[in-house]
Amino acid sequence: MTKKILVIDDDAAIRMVIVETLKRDRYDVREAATIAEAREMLGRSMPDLLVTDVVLPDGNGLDLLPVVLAKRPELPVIVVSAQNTLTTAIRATERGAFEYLPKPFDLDELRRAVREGLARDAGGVEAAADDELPLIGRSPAMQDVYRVVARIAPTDLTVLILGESGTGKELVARALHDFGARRGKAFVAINMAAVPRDAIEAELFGQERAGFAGGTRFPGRFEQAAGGTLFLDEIGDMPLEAQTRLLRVLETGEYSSAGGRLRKVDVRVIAATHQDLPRAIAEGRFREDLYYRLNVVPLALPPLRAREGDVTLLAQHFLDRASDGGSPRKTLEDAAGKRLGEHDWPGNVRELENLMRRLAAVTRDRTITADDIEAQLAIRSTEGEIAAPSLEGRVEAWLRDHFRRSGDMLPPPGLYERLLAEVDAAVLRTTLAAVRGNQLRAAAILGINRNTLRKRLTELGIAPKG
Ligand SMILES: Nc1ncnc2c1ncn2[C@@H]1O[C@H](COP(=O)(O)OP(=O)(O)OP(=O)(O)O)[C@@H](O)[C@H]1O
Repeated sequence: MTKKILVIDDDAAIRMVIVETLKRDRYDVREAATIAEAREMLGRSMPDLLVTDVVLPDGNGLDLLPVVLAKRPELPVIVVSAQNTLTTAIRATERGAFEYLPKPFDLDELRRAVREGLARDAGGVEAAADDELPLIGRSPAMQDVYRVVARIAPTDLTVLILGESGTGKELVARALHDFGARRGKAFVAINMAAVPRDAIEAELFGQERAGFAGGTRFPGRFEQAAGGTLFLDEIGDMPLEAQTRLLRVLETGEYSSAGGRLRKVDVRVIAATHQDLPRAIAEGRFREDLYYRLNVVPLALPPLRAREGDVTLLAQHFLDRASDGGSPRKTLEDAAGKRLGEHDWPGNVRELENLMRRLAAVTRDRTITADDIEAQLAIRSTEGEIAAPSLEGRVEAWLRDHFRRSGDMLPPPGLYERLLAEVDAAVLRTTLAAVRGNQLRAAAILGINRNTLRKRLTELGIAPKG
């Protein structure tokens, strides 16, 4: 029997294209331009699938969803919208839409969605939507991200977020938590690159130390995240032994915590990295089986330079945020927006955020010009070394962050030794890599005796190459 489809869109041109495309696919297609018209048609007979726009002259298309789904809970609904925000994507999914297509969309994609919609039973998902947008950007590249986020937020699937540094991996992990069933529970983040390698297992799974008054117990991050989400940032930096333990936990769903108690894991794991994990696997630095466990849903964040039109949107967002403290709101002149669009943004959104914060602070006028931008970008490139903090500054920042992340608990004892070993290992590894494993040259560059170098390499468990 010919399937019936109702298309609701107030834009006659778009409606015609949709209707004609679907008619060609031999569906029985009806159309409506307003909610009132749609209601009347739905009152007469229910279609097998509904395609609706969001903004209609007499209301919000999404408001129709609960009404029609109350009548036919399994009715597949495809929402098409030019309001290309994460909130729209989430709202559409939340109200039971089967698919959300941001405008402009590809007609083949619509045809695919219609085919899939008619072939399945619809199932509603619940998620909270917030008016405060967690992610800024309306580029097609970000639309793909929103659609995946909207689809997987309500699930408990493990997600691997990939993307260059500063692309918003942590923000997306948070959005997955905030829009999912675990919102309201803990969101615990741990950065593998910011914890000394030999302290990672204790950080994750806890530790018990004998001592005064029966010892101290450090609950691990898994325990802290119970019922909620655990965000493992820079997973590519996780040492192999910790990887093995994490894999076992993910496989068995339990682990023995501090004090040897067996605990069930009720945690959604979201991991992220800017590293090329297949390459890390090839180099023996990352476990292939763990990769497949984590990579259940891969979510790739596009670099800022690939997000057409988003740079100015984000720039204005950061300017507005800078004026939240009461200082006057600044805006970008058109040429300034254009100049921002030409920059390559190797540091992605974080680089843009820092630049806008500086511009908000240093410019006098309310309008930021292309020259202002040029001047700040020039400072950045010529003062690269000045902009990058000294090693001492970096260590300090790292430590402050480390203490902050430990929260009320202090890091496990032995920090000084762990730190020095960490620095030592980094110095030796990078120097050796720079001279392709030639220990004689490495020792000469470092200004230490070759035997001392060998001994230290053995102590630190760094395999000599060649
Ligand atoms: N789409 C976005 N909208 C608004 N702010 C964003 C967006 N993406 C990133 N940001 C902001 O940019 C900064 C960097 O984001 P975040 O820390 O999530 O990046 P990351 O990919 O985790 O970086 P790294 O790999 O260096 O840890 C944060 O201040 C974040 O709030």
